[in-house]
Amino acid sequence: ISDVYILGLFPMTGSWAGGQGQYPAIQLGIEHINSDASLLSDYRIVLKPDGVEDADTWCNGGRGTDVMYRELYNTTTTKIMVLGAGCSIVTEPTAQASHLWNLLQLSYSSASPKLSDRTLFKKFFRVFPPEKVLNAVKYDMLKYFGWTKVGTLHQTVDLFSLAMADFLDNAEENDIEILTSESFANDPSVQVSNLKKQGARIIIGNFYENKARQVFCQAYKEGMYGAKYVWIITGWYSSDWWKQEDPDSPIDCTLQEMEAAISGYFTTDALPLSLSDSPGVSNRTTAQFLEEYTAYVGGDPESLSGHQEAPYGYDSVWTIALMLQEAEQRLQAMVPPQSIADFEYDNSDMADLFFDIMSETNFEGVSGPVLFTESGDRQGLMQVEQNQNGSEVRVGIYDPSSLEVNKITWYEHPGVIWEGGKPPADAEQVIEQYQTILFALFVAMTALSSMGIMLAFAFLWFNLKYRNHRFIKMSSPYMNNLILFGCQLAYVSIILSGISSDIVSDASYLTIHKVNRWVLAMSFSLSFGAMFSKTWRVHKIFTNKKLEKRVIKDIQLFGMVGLLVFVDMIVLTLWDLIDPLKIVMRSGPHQEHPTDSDIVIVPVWLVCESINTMYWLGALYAIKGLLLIFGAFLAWETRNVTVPALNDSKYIGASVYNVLILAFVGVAISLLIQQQATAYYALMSMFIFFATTLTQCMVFVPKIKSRNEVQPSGTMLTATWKDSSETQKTKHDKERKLADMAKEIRILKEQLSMSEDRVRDLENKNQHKEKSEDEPVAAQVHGPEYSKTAEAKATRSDPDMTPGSGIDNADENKPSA
Ligand SMILES: NCCCC(=O)O
Repeated sequence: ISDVYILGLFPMTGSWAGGQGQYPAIQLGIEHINSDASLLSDYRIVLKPDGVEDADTWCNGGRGTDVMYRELYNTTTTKIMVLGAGCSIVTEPTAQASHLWNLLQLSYSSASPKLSDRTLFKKFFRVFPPEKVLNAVKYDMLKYFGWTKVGTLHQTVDLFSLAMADFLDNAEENDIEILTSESFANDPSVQVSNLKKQGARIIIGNFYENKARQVFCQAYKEGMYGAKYVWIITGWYSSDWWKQEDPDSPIDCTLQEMEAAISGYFTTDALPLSLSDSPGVSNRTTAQFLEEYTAYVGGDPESLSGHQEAPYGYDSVWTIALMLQEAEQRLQAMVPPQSIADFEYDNSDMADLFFDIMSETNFEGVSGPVLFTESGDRQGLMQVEQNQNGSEVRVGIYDPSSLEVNKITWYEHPGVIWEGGKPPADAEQVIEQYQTILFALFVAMTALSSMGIMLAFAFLWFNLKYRNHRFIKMSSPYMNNLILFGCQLAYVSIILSGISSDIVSDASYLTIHKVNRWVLAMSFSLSFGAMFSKTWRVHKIFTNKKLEKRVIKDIQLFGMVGLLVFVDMIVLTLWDLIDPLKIVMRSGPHQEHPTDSDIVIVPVWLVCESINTMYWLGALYAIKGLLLIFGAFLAWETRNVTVPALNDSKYIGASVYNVLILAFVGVAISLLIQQQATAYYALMSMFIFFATTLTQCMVFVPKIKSRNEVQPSGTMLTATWKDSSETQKTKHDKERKLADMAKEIRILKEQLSMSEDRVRDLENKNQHKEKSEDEPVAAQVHGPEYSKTAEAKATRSDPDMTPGSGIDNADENKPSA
């Protein structure tokens, strides 16, 4: 009996340690063959290298190649075939080289689609189907459950990349939409997150089991498990793969977290067992083989990685034996007769013979019918399994030869278990919830704004009616009118912003929005421009320390306001011409449906914006901000002017403060609630309403209250300017002088009152006398001198009565202090 040496390569450790389950199955097969008198009776098959440790490839290409080269170069025994490897990343480099020694190579489990390339792997066969044939199973599965949208995730090694490329290539013709296709080399965390971001719920995964642990740990962290998610992964991992550890691919999830994450996943895989009850070529049924295998490994194959594929290992060694048996017969029939024992590494004829015979392989193995395609791939049945309570349970069989449209036969017992009671939807059903302004709020704000407009009209009426009253006259009535007009525009803007996109056409909505921008900008420039220009005039007069005559006419103030309006017009016109507004649909963060986990609600709303809205708004805000700062400065500077009718500074200061606070708070809060149209409108419109109403009330209410107060001329004369650099002493002096003056005023008032009483008495008497004598009296009583003095007094006590001059005349009476 001669020994026939087979070079075996086994992954006992590493990314996939399937050699643990395969090695004993192959040893068992060799024992059965060597003890079978009808098979290779003159030979004994011997597996090399001796001992599984030396045969361990670590599932690593470099190590696997080293194992093979050591056996080929450093030993005296001639190997007749290579059996293996298990991991495709080892099989690929070794099968690319082994044919150079005229060696056939047969893998018991490698699945890389790349190995189907005959030009690279000239003498390679495998009893395990390539990973990409499982894509057909996946398509049928997706169709069966009505899933048309999937995300994919794969590790970037040929085994998975090529299988996934094939899946993606054929997705469209199978009516599958790929939401996203992610790949990773080492850490899959980012890619898992991306799957979630893209809304993938049905995920096709292709990766080794050490990476699978990282994937599912991240899936747990992302919440991508449970009733809403379905993972369809590779089916040849070891049992309880999620419980194992790999220092090279660590995870930071607890076992409980991993169990939650992996619950319910599906696998697709080659069916590793024959469905036939009849004994195959080995004279054993599959059940008998499994029994013997279990006994051979000591009773617990479950603990061995790759144990599910043991039938492939067993059948692979039978494939070699049957091929050698046939080859021996053909070689013996040659002239002169040859033998497989004559094989040398340079014997290409014998290698070709082996190749031809191997290509014709066709027998019933314990893993089902064994036959190869032209590219050396195994054909056979496939299965779908589901992880149910921690165990992979077969739930369907795929038969490629079936004539049915859907070639999967689904088991009823055990059937598929759905955590949510039904297959989840393949994507969130997105319901767009249009954010519109509550009509009742719009009506309420329109009513409030109308009241504001009416109030402005009331102030306007007051302003016109009392325009010749010195208290109003001194406060620049024309500027007051502008303030009121600005406030009215602000109220109009509240109404315009409340016109929601659901009550007008898109075109009208855009137009209203464009107009509203102008209205709001003008409202600000008119009201605050007018207020600040008035204050500027007061500031000019009272900072005039040389006490020279200073004439600032209303027309100059109009000019200032006009300049502000002109700047607004330039910015807004350029904006409209260069970067016109468009309607854009915005959406907010997804919200869960209260009752259906497959539905998400997305708030959407329309906004009018242009490409550079931020810059245009920034320009307008900068202009308005500067105006406010300037106004605040003027109000501060004129805070000590003590002519109430002349100076609104404390009210203007309050208005600026009020507007600034409301604007800052309003903008900050509005950014948070922008997607809630009603809340946003309520907040913004209330802020504008309050700012506007407070402003106009602060400017006009004091005037209304003071309209009946008659100010003595002394008030005018005692208007003071307090320089901030005054010393305390000067301040006290002035206060004392002011007190003295106040006393003097009181005395003068009393004298005036007495004089007026006397005049009235005399007039009464005079009237009485005229009636009786019909003669002029006044001149006789007071004389021409008195009349002139009274006239002069009237003019002095009310110096601004000359229409249009306002402050000009007041200015003739220089500040006395
Ligand atoms: N059946 C396990 C496949 C492993 C691999 O091809 O690397």
